[in-house]
Amino acid sequence: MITFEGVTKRYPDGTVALDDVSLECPTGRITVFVGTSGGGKTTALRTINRMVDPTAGRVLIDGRDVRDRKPAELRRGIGYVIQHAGLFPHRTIEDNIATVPRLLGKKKKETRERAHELMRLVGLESAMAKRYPFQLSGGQQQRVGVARALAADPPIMLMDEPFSAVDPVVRAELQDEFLRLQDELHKTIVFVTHDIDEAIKLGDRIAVFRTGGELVQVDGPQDLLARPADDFVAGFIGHDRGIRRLSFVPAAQASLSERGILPADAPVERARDAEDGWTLVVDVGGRPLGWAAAAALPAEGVLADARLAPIGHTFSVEDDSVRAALDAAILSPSGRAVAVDGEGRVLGLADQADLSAAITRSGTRPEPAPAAKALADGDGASA
Ligand SMILES: Nc1ncnc2c1ncn2[C@@H]1O[C@H](COP(=O)(O)OP(=O)(O)OP(=O)(O)O)[C@@H](O)[C@H]1O
Repeated sequence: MITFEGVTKRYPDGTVALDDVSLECPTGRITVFVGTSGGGKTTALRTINRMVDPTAGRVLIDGRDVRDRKPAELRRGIGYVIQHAGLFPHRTIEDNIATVPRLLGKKKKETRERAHELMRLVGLESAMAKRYPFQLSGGQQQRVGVARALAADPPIMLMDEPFSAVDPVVRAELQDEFLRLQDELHKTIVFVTHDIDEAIKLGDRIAVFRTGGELVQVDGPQDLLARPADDFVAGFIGHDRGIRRLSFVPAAQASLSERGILPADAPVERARDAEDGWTLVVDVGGRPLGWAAAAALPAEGVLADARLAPIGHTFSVEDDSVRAALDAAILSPSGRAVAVDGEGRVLGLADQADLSAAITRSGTRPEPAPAAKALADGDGASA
């Protein structure tokens, strides 16, 4: 556990970068520092490895004040990843990754093997080991940065905007792989970003900082979205926080209908009177083939002969959220989302009303205000 106790940092020019910050970053979890530019996130991060010493207050790791430890010894147990990876340009990828183990006196053969193992872990091909950083893409360089920080197997990782310098697609990939890696490694991670989406996706806990070094709120992502502490946090999260919260409602909450699904060998007649004009056609294995429009069916034959509209994307009942299901429903020609199992077989269909009911059941929708509730319950007239 990393503990901030009343930490203040005032620079000699009078700038207050951190103002009496108290906070806990639990062991084995990801704590994200997010907030406005100049809010003190980087300063807070750097007090952990003593790149910055506080003016007042203390930072403790597992109960021990970091100032009681020599910076070099302290940093051996703390990996550090920064934007643009910060790689040594004249060293190969392998040598970059092996930097800290070599400093610790490990043998060349051992560090080389470890470097290759780490490259595999972060999704880099071994063939890249002999390249130099300029011969890698931005996303690959960030992976090397993560591998280098992991090289000495530190229990703590500090990550300062590590994925900010890459395009959105690569960034999403790096985030997914980072989460997969953390599932395996269980490091204590402090992660700085100015991107609230990244914070919500990655953080077990999110600490929101405001200019002037004020810590405004610390909460889990769901609580942050449900109960922003004040207008600043609400504004920072954005007006679409309702939609974002649906990412935390499992799609398994939605009830599914089996109506409107027919096999490809069914006669077209059976789809002619489809309730809303659409029938989902599935193959013999139960996998979706496409949507048949009642208005555009051939005069005779089986559904396999009909021209089918594409499915778009399906949603997985096991892994997806109601947000993904809603997205699939909105993009589906029939307005219904196709639910599949782990093998891609159709389990049923969910329309927007089914998903709306799931949202209500999940408790994500706020309770109506008391007056509105009385009316909804039919008590309004007697009140
Ligand atoms: N060495 C320094 N001397 C004076 N002021 C500094 C110094 N380092 C940082 N600051 C100031 O401290 C405040 C907090 O900076 P910090 O870098 O921690 O913010 P941040 O939240 O990480 O910002 P950003 O998202 O823009 O990186 C800013 O006003 C910054 O200008």
